[in-house]
Amino acid sequence: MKYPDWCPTAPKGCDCIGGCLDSKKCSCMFNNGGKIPYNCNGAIVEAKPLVYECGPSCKCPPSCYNKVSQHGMKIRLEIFKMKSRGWGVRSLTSISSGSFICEYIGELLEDKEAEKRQNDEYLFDIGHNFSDCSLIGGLLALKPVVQLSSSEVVEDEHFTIDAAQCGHVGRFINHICSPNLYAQNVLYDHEDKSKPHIMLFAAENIPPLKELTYHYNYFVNQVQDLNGNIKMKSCYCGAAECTGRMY
Ligand SMILES: C[S@@+](CC[C@H](N)C(=O)[O-])C[C@H]1O[C@@H](n2cnc3c(N)ncnc32)[C@H](O)[C@@H]1O
Repeated sequence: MKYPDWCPTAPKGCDCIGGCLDSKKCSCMFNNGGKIPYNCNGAIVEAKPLVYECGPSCKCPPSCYNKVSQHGMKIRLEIFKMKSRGWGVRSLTSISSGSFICEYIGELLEDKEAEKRQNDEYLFDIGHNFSDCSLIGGLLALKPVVQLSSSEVVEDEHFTIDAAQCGHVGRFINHICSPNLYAQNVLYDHEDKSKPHIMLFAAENIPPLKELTYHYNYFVNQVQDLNGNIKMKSCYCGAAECTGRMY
């Protein structure tokens, strides 16, 4: 990630020298509502508004089962070209439900700055609560089960990641109205809830070479330009539930 002039506050971290197996003693597990976000295979168990991974300030080892997405991509991905949606991404191998795919990496901008960008193709609004179950696709177990407490409510400043100039494979993942991935907010190296890492996870079992997609979470007639005019973008995902408009 490319951060602007901003000095993140490192979290205090947990004191679990021998690992975080005792979820009652681990402060990171406490932040996760006392539940372990990942299973022993590193698959996310359920979608949450925010996942707190153990991080560099924690005393647990790098092998801690609560450090998953920060270790980076494990699945071999391929970028391929389509007629309707430009470049897209697929996996060369099958993917099991809950697997970490990749982070949406780019330049972190204040929303006001992002609105001025000429190229809006690679903007991703962040820091919003994960509350729409329809984004989750087929992974029924991955439903948001935790209501945000007042201390978890995201502050009133909004940020956007722009992957146009600085990014990686995540910038090529397309929108589909019935997606097979979802975007999970994750914190591990700082405590600022308005600037979570955006980690993409599989929402269902995905066969090899099937396009990987997530819902961009736009609403029709709710995207405006700097002059307040409503912007429109056609959706070519071809899903049965698609209205033909991304926004
Ligand atoms: C983050 S980029 C995805 C990669 C892009 N296809 C490319 O070639 O670089 C987002 C852009 O891809 C295109 N796109 C993604 N999903 C689409 C869809 N369902 N229908 C039409 N265009 C789509 C739009 O132009 C959108 O602004």
